[in-house]
Amino acid sequence: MRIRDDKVVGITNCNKTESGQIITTRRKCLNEQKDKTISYRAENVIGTGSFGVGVVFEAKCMETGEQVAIKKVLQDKRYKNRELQIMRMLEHPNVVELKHSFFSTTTTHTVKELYLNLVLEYVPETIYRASRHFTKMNLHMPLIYVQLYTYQICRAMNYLHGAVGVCHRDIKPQNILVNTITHELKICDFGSAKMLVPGEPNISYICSRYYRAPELIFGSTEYTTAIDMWSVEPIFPGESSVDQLVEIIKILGTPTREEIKNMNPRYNEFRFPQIKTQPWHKIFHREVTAEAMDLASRLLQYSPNLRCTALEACAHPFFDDLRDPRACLPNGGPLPRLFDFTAQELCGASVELRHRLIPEHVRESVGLF
Ligand SMILES: Nc1ncnc2c1ncn2[C@@H]1O[C@H](COP(=O)(O)OP(=O)(O)OP(=O)(O)O)[C@@H](O)[C@H]1O
Repeated sequence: MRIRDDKVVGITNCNKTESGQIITTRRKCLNEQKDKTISYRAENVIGTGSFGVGVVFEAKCMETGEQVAIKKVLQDKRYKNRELQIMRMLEHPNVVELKHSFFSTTTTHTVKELYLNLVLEYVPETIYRASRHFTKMNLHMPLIYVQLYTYQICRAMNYLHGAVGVCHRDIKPQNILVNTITHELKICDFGSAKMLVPGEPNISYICSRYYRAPELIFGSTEYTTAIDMWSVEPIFPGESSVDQLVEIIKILGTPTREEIKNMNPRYNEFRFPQIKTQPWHKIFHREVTAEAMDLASRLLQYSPNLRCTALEACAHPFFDDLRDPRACLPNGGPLPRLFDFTAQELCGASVELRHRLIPEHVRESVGLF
């Protein structure tokens, strides 16, 4: 965990984020006497927030030529921005890097509004678009990519949950960035993320449909980081919360009283149609391997306390192909960094688990034994 050394200084006046517009701001660095001027040239818009309060645009840093993404969000002057507070603590190969942040103002019809700008490393694709590319061609994503992406999501979740104590609360393909050349993956959008404190309630109306853990659908306010692990395996389509639950029940069967208690001890409505559990091989298409189904079944557990943790997921046999010393990308290129775990990431892991996680051929370079 780290606290970034740059401080937000000054407020930049910029009314629009139009292509070609230059945004000039200042940055204070701890080991330098004077503030540095940094200018960004806005390029195209790459995302608009669903609540209409933000925009993400591609930009180029004029001083370094570096490509960045700037997420500009309306800032309520009464509060600190939680997304910024959390992002400043994060440093991991599978989490998008916050390079810098600054405030700017916009004046529309004499109303002056304050915006927070998060300057992020730019990653060209999302898992959403990458998987749509295969679906459009009537193809399944090749297994090696499914393994690489799922593994890196789990590694990021282990870092967030275990090392930092943050729950992302909006894991979905649109918030998972991927470089389709190196196949490095980065989690973005910490706009819903929160440090969960045991015993303190949290809102249950978070996380996007399809990816919502059943305890959220049951209205739990005492959920854990296990909600993110459910979202890693999103296979249930549904139009509303109720539909979503019906889809889940159709596959996992009706939850038992014990499972309902584990999801939300305050929930006392037990009238559900009695549906039997479906065997996993009937749910997935023929090419899905036994290991993949086993991992899915461990993630899609009603009881959050029985759901696989992120580190257990990383060690799962589904990822053994990645740990093979001969493993490489389909074009023969090297795999992205997968095993350079820090002591923080492996905190609490047994020697046996460490051995599973760090394959023998890289053990010397990692040195955590
Ligand atoms: N660092 C980045 N590099 C490239 N694209 C990015 C980056 N960060 C975000 N994006 C793109 O912008 C989109 C929106 O980003 P983000 O989810 O952080 O914003 P948001 O306002 O929270 O959006 P929403 O409300 O839809 O979740 C992402 O889905 C992604 O396509």
